[in-house]
Amino acid sequence: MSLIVHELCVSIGGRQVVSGVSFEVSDGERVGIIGESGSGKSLTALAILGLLPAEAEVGGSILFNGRELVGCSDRELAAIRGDQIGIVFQEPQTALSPLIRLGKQMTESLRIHYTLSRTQAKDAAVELARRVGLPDPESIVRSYPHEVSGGQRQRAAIAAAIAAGPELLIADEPTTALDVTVQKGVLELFRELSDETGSSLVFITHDLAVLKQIADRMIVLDDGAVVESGTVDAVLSNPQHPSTRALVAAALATSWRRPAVGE
Ligand SMILES: Nc1ncnc2c1ncn2[C@@H]1O[C@H](COP(=O)(O)OP(=O)(O)OP(=O)(O)O)[C@@H](O)[C@H]1O
Repeated sequence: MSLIVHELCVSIGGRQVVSGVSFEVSDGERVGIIGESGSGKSLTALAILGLLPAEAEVGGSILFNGRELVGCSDRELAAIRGDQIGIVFQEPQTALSPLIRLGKQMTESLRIHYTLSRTQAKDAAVELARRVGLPDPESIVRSYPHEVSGGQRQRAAIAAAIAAGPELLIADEPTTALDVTVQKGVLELFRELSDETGSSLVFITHDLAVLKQIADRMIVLDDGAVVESGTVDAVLSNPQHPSTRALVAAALATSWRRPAVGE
């Protein structure tokens, strides 16, 4: 797997919101994209996935396994999504249909790309549920999204994203809607899955504590541009740009506990 984003620009309504973003992701690598709200993280991900709003204008290049994605037709991009590039969004509630059983949704991309009998599809759903750590896989695949917890819904959405064995998974704030303990388990799941399958991960977050748990390398976006990048250790041991320093300060403030009176 190789992803080379070069001088990516996105304009919407005449306003440039992503300005010359360049980065690379190689085989098995986990890259975190971090930045303040509005810095262009989601639009960068959506550009790779070919899911930008219709009115967006895109410039630059996105090479996925040597193939140029900028300018590909919607049909070509739809074929790549799900099969070669998996997606996990922040809110599983919106990614999952409320009226379809989890097992069927988890195996959707498999059923699009392969011909499966009813029994094969059911077995695949149970196996996927097991892989993403859902409890009681045999019965949970028959549940509807509202019948399970938020963390379990996100695990089901991750199962759906990995079902067809994509080489690259793009996750946009996938743990932001979850509480901290559930968040930890879901982050561990992302690590396990990429270790097991060797797939690469682009992980978008505004939270440095989350990024540190998941990424090998990081890219800091500010106002639509990359302002700093490198291994997580290198960037965080010597943050250069004011945006990176602000993220480090925010993470420190969150982890700092004011002593209770009398302590
Ligand atoms: N559909 C749209 N139409 C017009 N402007 C948009 C649209 N989507 C995003 N933008 C603008 O583009 C900029 C970058 O947005 P983007 O969603 O990529 O930021 P982000 O870093 O992902 O922020 P957040 O963490 O809040 O999701 C923002 O200024 C946003 O207002």
